[in-house]
Amino acid sequence: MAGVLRKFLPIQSPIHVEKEDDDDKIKNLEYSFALPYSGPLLTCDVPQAVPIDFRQIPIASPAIGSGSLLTDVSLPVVQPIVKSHRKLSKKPNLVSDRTVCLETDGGMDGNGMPCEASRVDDSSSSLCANDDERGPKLSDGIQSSGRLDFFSGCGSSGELPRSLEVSELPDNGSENEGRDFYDYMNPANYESIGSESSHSNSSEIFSCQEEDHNEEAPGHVRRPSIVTFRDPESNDVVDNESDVSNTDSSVHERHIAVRPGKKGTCYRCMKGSRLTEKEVCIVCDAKYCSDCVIRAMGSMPEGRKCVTCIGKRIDESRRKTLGKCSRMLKQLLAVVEVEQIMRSERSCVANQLPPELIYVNRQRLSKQELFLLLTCPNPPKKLKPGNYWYDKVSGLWGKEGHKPCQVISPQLTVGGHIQEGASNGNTSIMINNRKITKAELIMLQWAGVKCEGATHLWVSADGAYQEEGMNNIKGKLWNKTGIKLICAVLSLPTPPNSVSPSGEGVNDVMANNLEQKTLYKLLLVGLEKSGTCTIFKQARIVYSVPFSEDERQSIKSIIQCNLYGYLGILLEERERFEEECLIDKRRKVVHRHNSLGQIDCKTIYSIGPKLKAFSDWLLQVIASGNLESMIPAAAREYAPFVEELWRDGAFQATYNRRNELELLPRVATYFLERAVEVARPDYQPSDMDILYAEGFSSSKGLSSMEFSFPKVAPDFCENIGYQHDPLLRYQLIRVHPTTLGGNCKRLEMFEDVDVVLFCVSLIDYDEFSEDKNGVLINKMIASRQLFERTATHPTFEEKKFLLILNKFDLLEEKIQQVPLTQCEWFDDFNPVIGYNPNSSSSTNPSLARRASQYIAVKFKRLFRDLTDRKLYVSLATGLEPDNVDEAFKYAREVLKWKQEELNYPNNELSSTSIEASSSS
Ligand SMILES: Nc1nc2c(ncn2[C@@H]2O[C@H](COP(=O)(O)OP(=O)(O)OP(=O)(O)O)[C@@H](O)[C@H]2O)c(=O)[nH]1
Ligand SMILES: [Mg+2]
Repeated sequence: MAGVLRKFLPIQSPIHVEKEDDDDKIKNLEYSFALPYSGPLLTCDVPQAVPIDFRQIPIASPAIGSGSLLTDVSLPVVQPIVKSHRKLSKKPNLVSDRTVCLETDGGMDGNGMPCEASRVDDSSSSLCANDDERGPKLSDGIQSSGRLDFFSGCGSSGELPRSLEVSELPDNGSENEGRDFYDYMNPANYESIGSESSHSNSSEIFSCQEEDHNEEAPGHVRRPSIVTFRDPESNDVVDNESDVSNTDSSVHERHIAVRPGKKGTCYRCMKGSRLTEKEVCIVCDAKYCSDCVIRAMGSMPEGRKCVTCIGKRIDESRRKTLGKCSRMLKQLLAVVEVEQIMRSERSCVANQLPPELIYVNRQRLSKQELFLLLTCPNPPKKLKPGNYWYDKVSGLWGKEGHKPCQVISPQLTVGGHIQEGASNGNTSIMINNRKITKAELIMLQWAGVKCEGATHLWVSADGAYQEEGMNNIKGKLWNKTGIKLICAVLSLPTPPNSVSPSGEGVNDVMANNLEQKTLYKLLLVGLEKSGTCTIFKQARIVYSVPFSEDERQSIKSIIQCNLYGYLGILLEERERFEEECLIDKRRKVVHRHNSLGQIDCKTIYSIGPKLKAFSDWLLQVIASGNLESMIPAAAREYAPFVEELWRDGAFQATYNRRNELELLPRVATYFLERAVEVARPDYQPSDMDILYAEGFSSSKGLSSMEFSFPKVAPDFCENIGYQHDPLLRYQLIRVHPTTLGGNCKRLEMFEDVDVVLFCVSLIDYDEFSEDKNGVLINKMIASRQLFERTATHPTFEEKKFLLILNKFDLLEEKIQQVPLTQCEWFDDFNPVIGYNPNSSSSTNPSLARRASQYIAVKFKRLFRDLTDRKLYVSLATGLEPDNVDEAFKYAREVLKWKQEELNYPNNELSSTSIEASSSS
């Protein structure tokens, strides 16, 4: 029987023995059955086997020693009681040759494995015989404090593991959410808390162990037993270059994991590629695939950290991601688990900002000050270690050497006194003892604040400003019309609840979101009527940036005014047609009777007295230039006249000849067809109406909106390796050329744009406009001049330029009638177009396409000559949503390449791909 049993039952050695002894022992082991006791009644106590909780067994504390200790296996170590069912015989490696020791006081098992799976006791292993089979689960549980716990419900999903239950989470439980932070920051608890928690975490982690000899945590040292050693001489400790450059670097060293495998592979299993989804350790940046993440990070008591990184400070560049769960964790874990981990990640002590790394007005913060700063009604957003300046009077807050980035609560007693050069301003204007930056000066000028000579302004928190020494408040900065928009354009902050005057053209999300460089900025500029406004509106529709109620109301007035304007043009032309008709009639009578006889004065263009009166009134209002002020109020009164007019035969006869009317814009037809509806007082403009509406512009010729591209799967054919990040935000600023001032001086206010989108109307080549001296100039030449001034403006020396050749649909029509050579700049355009009805348009491009390619090359050469840089070109019809989307996606690509160029300055590949995908 014993022999049979030996065959079926695995031998498990309770203690570690040398390999060669194992076989002999196994051979000699005998099995026997325990039978129920049936002997006489016992009077004495039978000794009972008491289960041992091995967590209670004292174990060795970590020793900090020199690197040489690591290899000294002869050191006495306390052997732990180990889990008995795994391969115990293999001698542990001391240091993996594949891995690099970065900081070795973390919780590693005897083989370099993070110890998340180590404390699986016999009971749990019997429930989950095979860890690998059941897949990664939090059930290998480490308690939130870093202690391990058993998860009896292994394999069950959706249930909160015991190790995650609130009652068992003294540090990070949901009922304690934020408590860690408050305890940590609370001045009363300074001594008691400090970094104790992280110590306890890591020391408890030391007690972990596990025996998966085949697995190791790459980037972390293998630990021979439960005792690990710190290697202070390790060269693998990498100092982080961070914002904290002049802060005390001794305070904090950052540790970066070294990837054991090839680029893009998982740090643990070394499988996968760049495209494999991975979770990143917020301390050491190690990246794990979905198969390894739970094993490497355990129950994540402090969020997404390798088990060895628990208790350590996070990589500050990852602070903004704290508490923001990745898709991978959501897929791997139950909702409650994810929520708990994210809560812990945000609130645990180890992840809080260290006050000693934050300087305000050149003074290091104390814990009280940091507490005050973070708990004030309007704290700095996404604060991270670094040097800041703070104007206590106005609440303006910024990074040392930079313009303000936020208006926080005023009058906080934090940091030292503000320095004159805190924001590195180079103007002669001071605000509250600080020399302001150029952007702030432009903002003041736009807001109408007088800034002459060396003005010193005092600005209070509510924006009230006065000149130094004059007890006289001149106005309130934050109440000025258009201030929010201009601040958004200049990347300057406004107070969180400042009023937004209507029609400023800036969505609120953006105004509140002006973190330093969190947005990519696109500047859209072009000659009058080139279509910038249409493209801006189209982008709002395509990227779902809704028009506010105020905007819709003002657009409604504009559309109704425009309608009356179109009607006025038609009515004026009707008079001319009527006149022509009467002259013709008279001529015929004279011709027939050879004398001036009586003629019938009625023609097909004649209208009745009622409509005539309306027509006279309207033409008079237009002539006096009062249309815009009259119509909104008179719309209700005159709506019935519009209806009557539209049904009138004479008006329809005029309308039918609209193609002869040069003054009537093409877009008029769109609204005239619906004149009756548009004239009604209850008319509500649709998005399409807004798109077609002429004259929609925002205050001071500036419009701004923030958007992001919709979350779509990357197009692998188009862009191998490109992953669209839906979190990337873009700010589109449209500026009217008349706002730029002489020599485009005001372009300087766009110093932080990333890409300039220059819009050219393709049909301008035969059109003329007056320049500022009243001289007629070809509009394409005028466009070229504006382009030259923009491209060579010092502000844009390093900027990327994308040329949008707009109105392609209109070019297709026009080029059939008017040759491109009408414009002197294009006099060598001489396309040879072979007519082959069977050939596709790609092999035989249309005349319009050839013309637009030719124009693109002209601009590219010009740009190259002017700047020695590459110009990107996109062809578009602004009224087509897809076209506009394409143009902006191209701008996004250009931005991406710009980034790559910065990372890899000599990247030839990127420039070739630019050429290849350029639409021109
Ligand atoms: N058919 C067609 N019309 C366009 C296109 N782009 C713009 N338009 C029309 O051209 C006219 C001028 O376009 P806007 O977008 O107002 O031009 P702008 O650059 O804002 O010029 P300003 O009015 O001076 O601000 C409008 O009537 C538009 O509807 C286009 O691609 N195709
Ligand atoms: Mg316009």
